[in-house]
Amino acid sequence: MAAFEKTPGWLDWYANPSKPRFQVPAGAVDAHCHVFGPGDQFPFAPERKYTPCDASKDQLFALRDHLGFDKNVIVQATCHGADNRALVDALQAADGRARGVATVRRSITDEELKELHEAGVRGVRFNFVKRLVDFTPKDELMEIASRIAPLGWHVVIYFEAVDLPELWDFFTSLPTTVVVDHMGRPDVTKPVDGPEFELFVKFMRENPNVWSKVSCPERLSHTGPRALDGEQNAYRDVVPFARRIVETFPDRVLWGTDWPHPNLKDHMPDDGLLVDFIPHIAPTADLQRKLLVDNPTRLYWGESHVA
Ligand SMILES: O=C(O)c1cc(C(=O)O)oc(=O)c1
Repeated sequence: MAAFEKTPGWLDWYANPSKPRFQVPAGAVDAHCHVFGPGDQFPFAPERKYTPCDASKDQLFALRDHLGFDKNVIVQATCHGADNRALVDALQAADGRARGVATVRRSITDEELKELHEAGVRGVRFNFVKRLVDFTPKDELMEIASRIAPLGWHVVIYFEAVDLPELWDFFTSLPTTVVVDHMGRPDVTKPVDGPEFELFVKFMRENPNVWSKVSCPERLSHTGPRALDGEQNAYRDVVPFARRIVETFPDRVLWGTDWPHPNLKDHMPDDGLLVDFIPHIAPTADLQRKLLVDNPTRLYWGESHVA
């Protein structure tokens, strides 16, 4: 029996993903994915807002190989709070083929930061999505950012598009590279050249240290179609948003599966078909190589700042 009871209605990840038709370039990185537990080995955090199914490192590595990726960037999921043990365990088992983004509190010691670095952590995640986390004061986040900056780490931020104006000053004062999860969650029912998405484009244009993950069409899409049953044109309503970011900022974009897709309520995508989404948003081989190989390799496997 599982150690934890899943949140009612929880959808498990898609068990037998198709083989993608799109072949990712050699050295491709899935730059946004998670591990969940397993709960009996790595308990979920008491402060979590959801209880997921298990999604182990071995299952993640099997997916990586099946989809044709070379490496992973594993992002600490909110269900594990600031307990990074499952993440570190996965990084240590990955034989140099995974890097991590952790969640830390201001109480973390320099020694603990060094251990995370040695395990392969290269960033911290600040989450502003209210359904996922309780509020953390900005002075605490800024203190963490200034402590991780000398390590050469970056800050990953997750927020909803409507909250960008209020968070702007904080984000633009961060002293590191800043990576936005899932394009800042645009409302794709609004125009791609409307004021809301223009603000996000301006955020990236005016701040050359800001990168974006062009991930999660399955979360952002309203009209689909879903990445199921061999669909080769999934989530068409998200394409103009992601493509605009890829074409405007080709050297500052990352892509990830978001496996095992926490909190999806209406369907669970076939991850093979999610890979087939990539050429719609990065239509040339040059853009694909930057998105999948050059950018993540530079950010996560570049020069290390800790001896
Ligand atoms: O939108 C979400 O529910 C979500 C949750 C988490 C997490 O719980 O860490 O991570 C994500 O990338 C997305």
